Amino acid sequence: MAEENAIDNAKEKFSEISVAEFFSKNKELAGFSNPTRALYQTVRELVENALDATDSHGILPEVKIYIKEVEPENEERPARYEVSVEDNGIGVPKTVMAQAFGKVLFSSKYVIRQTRGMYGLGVKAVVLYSQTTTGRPITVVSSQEDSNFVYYQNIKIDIKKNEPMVVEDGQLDKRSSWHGTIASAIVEGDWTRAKPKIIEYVRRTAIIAPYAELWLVTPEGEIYFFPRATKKMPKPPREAKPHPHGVDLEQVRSMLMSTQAETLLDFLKEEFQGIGDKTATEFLRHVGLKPDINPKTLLKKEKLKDLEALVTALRNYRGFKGPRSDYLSPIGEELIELGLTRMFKPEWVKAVTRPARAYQGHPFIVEVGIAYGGAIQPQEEPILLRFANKIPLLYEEKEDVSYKVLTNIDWGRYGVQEPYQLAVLVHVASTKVPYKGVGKESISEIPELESEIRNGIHEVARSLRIYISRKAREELAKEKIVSIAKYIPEVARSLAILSSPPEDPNRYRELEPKVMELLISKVAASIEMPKIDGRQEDPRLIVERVIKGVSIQEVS
Ligand SMILES: Nc1ncnc2c1ncn2[C@@H]1O[C@H](COP(=O)(O)OP(=O)(O)OP(=O)(O)O)[C@@H](O)[C@H]1O
Repeated sequence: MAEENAIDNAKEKFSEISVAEFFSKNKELAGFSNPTRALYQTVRELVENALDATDSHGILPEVKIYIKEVEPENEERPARYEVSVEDNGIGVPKTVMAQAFGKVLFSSKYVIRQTRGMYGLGVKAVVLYSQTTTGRPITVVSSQEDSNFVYYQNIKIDIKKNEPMVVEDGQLDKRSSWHGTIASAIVEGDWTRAKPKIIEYVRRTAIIAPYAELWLVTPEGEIYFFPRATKKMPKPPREAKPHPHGVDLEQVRSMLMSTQAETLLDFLKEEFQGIGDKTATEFLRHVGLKPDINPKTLLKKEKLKDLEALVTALRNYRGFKGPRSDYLSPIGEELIELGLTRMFKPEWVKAVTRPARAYQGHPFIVEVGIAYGGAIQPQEEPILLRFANKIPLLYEEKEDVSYKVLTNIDWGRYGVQEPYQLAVLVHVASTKVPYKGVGKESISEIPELESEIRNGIHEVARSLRIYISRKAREELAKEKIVSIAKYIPEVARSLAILSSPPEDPNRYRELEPKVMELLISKVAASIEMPKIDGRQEDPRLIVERVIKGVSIQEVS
C-alpha cells in the first residue's frame, strides 16, 4: 500500500509559484471575492495607506476619494471604475515606489508599531486585481515634504517573478509645498451594491478619526464631505523592540545574526524591550547561561539545545516587565465621544480607554464607546461598530470576537429596553491585531482580548445604567411635580385667606415658596432611590433639578 502511494506521489506534477501568483489566483483571501467586495476593498486599501501616511506621522489627514465610472458594464463583464485616493501624507520615496506598489510582501510596516497596514499586501492586491481584470497598471503620483519634485509611475506586477514592472515614469518640478500621494487604480466593480458599504466605511472612518478631513466623490457626482471636527490627534504610535514573550526560535536566530552586541547580556539588553541589567542577569542565571559569552556562539549547531532553552525561557520567564504600551496610539475617550456624538446625535454618550494588556507578548489597548437614545434609529440588536488600529471593520461581523461578547450582554440589566437605540463601539489598538484573515475583517477570539472587551463594555454600560435610572426617576418626579404644582398658587392663596387675623392680600406670595418647599420634600420622599455601585443620590437634588428645568444630560 505504502509503495503504491509512493508511485502515485511520484506521478504528481510539482511546481512552484511566486507569492504574487498565489494572491493573483486566490484574490478572495485578500478580500477581492466579487465585484462589490473588490471595489470596497480597493477603496479600503488606498484609504488605509493614506491615513497611515498622515496621522501615524503626526499630520492632520486630508483624504480625498474619487470614484469614477470609466467603462459601463456589458454582457461579458461588470463596469469599470477608476478609484483615486489623494492624501497629504509623507509621500513615497522615488527609490522604493515601484516595489511598494509592485512587489507583494514589500512594506515599511514590518516593524513593531501600531499601524493600519501590517502585511505588505494591500495595495498590491489592488494592483493584481486591477491588472487581471482590466489589464491596467496603478498610477502613483507622490512627493515628499523636502523634495523639489513630484514623481509619477505607472506600475504593474510581473506575476511570475513577483517583481514590479514600471510601465511609465517621470518627474515634474514642484511649484507648491504639496506633499503626499495620489494612487489611482482601474478596477471592475459593482458600484450600486458597494455604494452603501463604501459610504458607511468613510462615515465610520470619520467617527474613529474625527481629526481627519474626508471627501468622497461618487460616480454620480455626489460629494460626501466629512469636515474635521477637531484638530486634536492621538499621539502617533512609536516603534518598539520585540518583547521576549512574543519571539520564537527563528526570530531569535535572526536577531542573533544581526546583533552588534558582544555579550549575551548586552544582546538581551539591546535587542529586547524592557530588559535592564538586573533583569538580564537574573534571567541568565535562571536559564543557566553565562552572561559574558559571545551571543553568536548560540548559532552553532552544537549549541542548538542552549538556543532552544534560551528561547523557551524568553517566552515564559515571569520576571520581565509587560510589553510597552505607551508606544501604542489609542484614540482616547474624548475623541471617541466626539465621533459618536457627531454621527449619531445621541442623548447620552460615554467612552473608556482601558488599561493596556498583552497577549503572547503583544501589547493591546481596548477602547469602548456607547451612544444611547436621541437620533439613533431603534433596532432589534445594538449597532456594533468595530475598529482595529483605527480601521473600521464592516464585513464578517458575526465572526468577530466583539460580536461574540456583545451578544452575551444582558442589556435589560442596564435598563436598556428593546428595540435598542444603542450603538457600541469597540476599538482594539495593538502592534499586532490578531485578524482572522489577510482581508482584515474580523478579530480572533484571543482570551485576553475577549475579557478586556467584555470589561470595557461592562464599564461603560454601568454608567449608562446610572444615567437611565436617574432619568427614569426624574421623569417620575416631573410627573408628580406637574400634577401637584398647578395647585400651588391656589393653595397658597387659600392659606393666606384662611390665616387669621385677616392679612395683607399679598401674603400668599410669601406662602408660595413655603408650599413649594413642602412639595419638594414630599415628592423627594416619595421617590425611591436605589443604590448604584454603592452610591445613592439625594432625591431632593433630582426634584430641584426638575423644577429648575435642568436637563439630565447637563448633569450626567
Ligand atoms: N499613500 C501612501 N503614502 C505613503 N506610503 C505609502 C502609501 N501607500 C503605500 N505606501 C507604502 O507602500 C507600502 C506597501 O503598502 P501595502 O498597502 O502593500 O502594504 P501595507 O500597508 O504595508 O500592509 P497591508 O498589506 O497590511 O495593508 C506601505 O508599507 C507604505 O510604506
